[in-house]
Amino acid sequence: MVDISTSPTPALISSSEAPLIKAVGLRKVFPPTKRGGDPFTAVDGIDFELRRGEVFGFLGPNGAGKSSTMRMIGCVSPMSGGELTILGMDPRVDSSRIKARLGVVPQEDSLDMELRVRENLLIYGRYFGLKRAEIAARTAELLDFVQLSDRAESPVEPLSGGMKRRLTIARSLINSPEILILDEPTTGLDPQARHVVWDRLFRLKQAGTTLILTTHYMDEAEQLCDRLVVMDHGRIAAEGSPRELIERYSTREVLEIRFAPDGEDRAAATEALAALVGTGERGAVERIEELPDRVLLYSDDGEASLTAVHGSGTVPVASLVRRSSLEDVFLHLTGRTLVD
Ligand SMILES: Nc1ncnc2c1ncn2[C@@H]1O[C@H](COP(=O)(O)OP(=O)(O)OP(=O)(O)O)[C@@H](O)[C@H]1O
Repeated sequence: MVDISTSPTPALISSSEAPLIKAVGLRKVFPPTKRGGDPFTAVDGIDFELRRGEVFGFLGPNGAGKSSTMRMIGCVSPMSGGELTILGMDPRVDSSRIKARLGVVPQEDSLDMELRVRENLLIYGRYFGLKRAEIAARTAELLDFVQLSDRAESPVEPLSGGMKRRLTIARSLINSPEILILDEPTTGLDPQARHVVWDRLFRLKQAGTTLILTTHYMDEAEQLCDRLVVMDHGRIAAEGSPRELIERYSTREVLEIRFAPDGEDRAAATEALAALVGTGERGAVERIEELPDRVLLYSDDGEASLTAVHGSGTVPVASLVRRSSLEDVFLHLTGRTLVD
């Protein structure tokens, strides 16, 4: 089994230990383009801490500022303001020393297509100044870990998207980094490939690897992250464990109902449903969100809410009771869905 642990004390999260990353009021402002316009603030003064052994996520829609934040942490994009400390160092003066101790999986794979699978890792290991024997051993272990040993001598170009992403993950681990940064590691992959990558990330988590990642997949964020921030328009809207966020910003259950496009009068239905809010009865609805294709009713007992909906004379064509998720948290905090 490959030693994929990046932490000297795997899975040990000590609040007394200094955080591996600390950001206070971190900002990224892009200058106006040559054609003019105003400077654009992509990251607008955010605070967060990453502790050893944890998986920390940035959840948010496209354009929220997640990649800009990851690129500042990866020391490939200069910060515009605030404070950022990575492994006790300042990226403005110590970027090379910081980079040597990080692993980075960028949003776009940047593999060398001219080289074979194994060579991609060997070259990267040399870049970090590792000894040849050490690189060879580590390469074999990592190819095994990402299930690419049988493709070691293949060129990179014909690999599937999922294989390329796994190779990028293997490459990011060649220097046994103390922090692994992943920017949307599963975006653009088909469901099966996504599952395989996700499974590898779970194994890294189990081995005590410190991960900081971005995603707009709520299920990934919910199951993988110990803590996460919800990011929107360059700001942090909320921070906590997935469970804490759901408890704080949503109800236990959600009743989703849909109407026939040309059936129920939506205005009348909306009025009838609104009357169910805060009635104090069992199944009482705490909050309603109207989306173009469905209405979401938040309560602690979805089945009882459905009975109340039927009692109100509203006739949905379909209904579904489910537990609240981070999507509901996001909707509550921003008024939008993550895929908007
Ligand atoms: N080099 C740049 N110059 C100007 N604006 C930029 C630049 N890079 C990013 N932006 C803008 O900054 C905002 C935040 O982008 P960023 O890539 O950080 O968001 P994101 O949350 O990672 O979204 P995505 O999932 O699309 O990558 C976006 O509006 C984007 O258009």
